[in-house]
Amino acid sequence: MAAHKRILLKLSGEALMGDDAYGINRATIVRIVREIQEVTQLGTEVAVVIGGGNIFRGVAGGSVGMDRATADYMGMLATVMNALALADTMRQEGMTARVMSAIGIEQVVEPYVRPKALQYLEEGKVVVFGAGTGNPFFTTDTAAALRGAEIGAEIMLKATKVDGVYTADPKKDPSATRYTRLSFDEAITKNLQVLDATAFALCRDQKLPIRVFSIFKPGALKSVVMGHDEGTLVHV
Ligand SMILES: Nc1ncnc2c1ncn2[C@@H]1O[C@H](COP(=O)(O)OP(=O)(O)O)[C@@H](O)[C@H]1O
Ligand SMILES: O=c1ccn([C@@H]2O[C@H](COP(=O)(O)OP(=O)(O)O)[C@@H](O)[C@H]2O)c(=O)[nH]1
Repeated sequence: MAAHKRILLKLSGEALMGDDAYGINRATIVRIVREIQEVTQLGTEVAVVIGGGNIFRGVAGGSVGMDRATADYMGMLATVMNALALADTMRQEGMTARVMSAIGIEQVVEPYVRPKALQYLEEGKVVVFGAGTGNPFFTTDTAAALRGAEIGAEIMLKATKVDGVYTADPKKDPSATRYTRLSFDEAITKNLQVLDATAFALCRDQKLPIRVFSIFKPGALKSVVMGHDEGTLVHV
């Protein structure tokens, strides 16, 4: 039995790369989609916010010297590409998905309209939110917090490269240890970088718990949705 009726899943763009250096790895996206499908089969309504870091990041190498806002709009467009790839893979796997964009590109995808998104979820369709918040200087983690709160998700699930929140960045500090759970206040005051402070603050204010877990661990998503103690829970 699923522990959650409606979830907001934040998928990192880099999760789609698999072992590639860039872009979308076919086997990886199929694996992720099948894991999402398993969760929908438990009866859980799933909304996804997808990142764009596998293609373009506003603050990364390719954007050196660029106007930050322009680079961020490019990053948002990258998330739309990922959203289209994800929804199309879902279609191939027999699921019904809808992409909604936070920036107007109507010829490509429909715009984000909250009641429409709620309707799709109630119909059992997976909704994939592209273009982040639609604003530069934000991240897709913040978009996940925002959309999660808007659609009344019970929890935000951050599927990422690390298997939880650590006392320090585990990629830089091998002695860092993983929390099983911690409060938003702790995450913010200790400046833990696994999510940006804006996303943490929004989730705290809206009382939207976050579970951080590894995208690389097969079955982890289902385990989280079943309410198991996977990764790290960040709570009020
Ligand atoms: N305290 C911490 N606990 C866990 N991960 C951390 C921490 N501080 C920094 N990180 C780093 O945060 C990264 C996840 O954040 P980010 O790169 O924004 O992921 P995503 O692309 O999934 O949004 C991890 O790869 C990890 O190296
Ligand atoms: O609300 C948003 C969400 C994303 N971005 C841009 O889109 C890029 C890709 O998103 P993100 O880095 O969050 O992707 P992820 O790390 O999850 O792959 C960011 O670097 C930003 O440049 C933005 O400007 N506003």
